Amino acid sequence: MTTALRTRIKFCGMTRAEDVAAAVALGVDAIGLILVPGSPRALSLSQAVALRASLPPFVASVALSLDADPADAQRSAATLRPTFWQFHGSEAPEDCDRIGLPYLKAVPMAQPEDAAAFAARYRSASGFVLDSHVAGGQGGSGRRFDWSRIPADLGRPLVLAGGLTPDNVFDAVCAVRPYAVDVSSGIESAPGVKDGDRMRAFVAQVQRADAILRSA
Ligand SMILES: O=C(O)c1ccccc1N[C@@H]1O[C@H](COP(=O)(O)O)[C@@H](O)[C@H]1O
Repeated sequence: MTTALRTRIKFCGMTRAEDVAAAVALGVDAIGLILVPGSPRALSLSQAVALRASLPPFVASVALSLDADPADAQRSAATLRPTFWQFHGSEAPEDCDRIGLPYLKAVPMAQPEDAAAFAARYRSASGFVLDSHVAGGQGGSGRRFDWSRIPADLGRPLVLAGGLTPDNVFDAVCAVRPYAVDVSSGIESAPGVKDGDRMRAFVAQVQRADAILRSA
């Protein structure tokens, strides 16, 4: 796979219009909208629609569900029309296909599963979000996993998630060289409330890593 000249950035778990505007101003590539009941970052469908509608062109929206009823997820997708759907649970590949949108599949890295075999099951996924959760467990935990367990090439874009912060994302990008990084709790001042300084610092650290990798 070709090495990208810059690492894409997704800010997940957006709940407030002002945080979305700040993320857009910082140049992030995507925002995540969580449709998982019980998450401190959960949105109603109408709240998600409003945040998605506030995005300018060329900033992607990613709606996230976890073991939702497939028919419910399809209805939500038809209303929300995000750029991507992210399946964060134990959804079967056939149910992911039924969403009718390009999708990302989260890979639970908390357990010793062969991530490459997992990737082979989800042949139509646009990319894989490697997170620190157990299968069927929630993300947004702020926990890291052992990056040395990441396979060399999953054959599709790798999105690194799980416990990323402004303090460790430089090392993460240099060590893993992911296609994208995905962060939720690491840029918050409280669950669901993004922090402007932490968002800015996170982007700056990714850009610093990219500049070093480009010059190497
Ligand atoms: O953020 C959540 O509340 C959440 C709930 C249910 C499933 C996934 C969730 N978030 C995803 O988990 C990763 C990692 O989060 P963190 O950076 O460790 O806090 C995040 O990028 C979301 O994609």
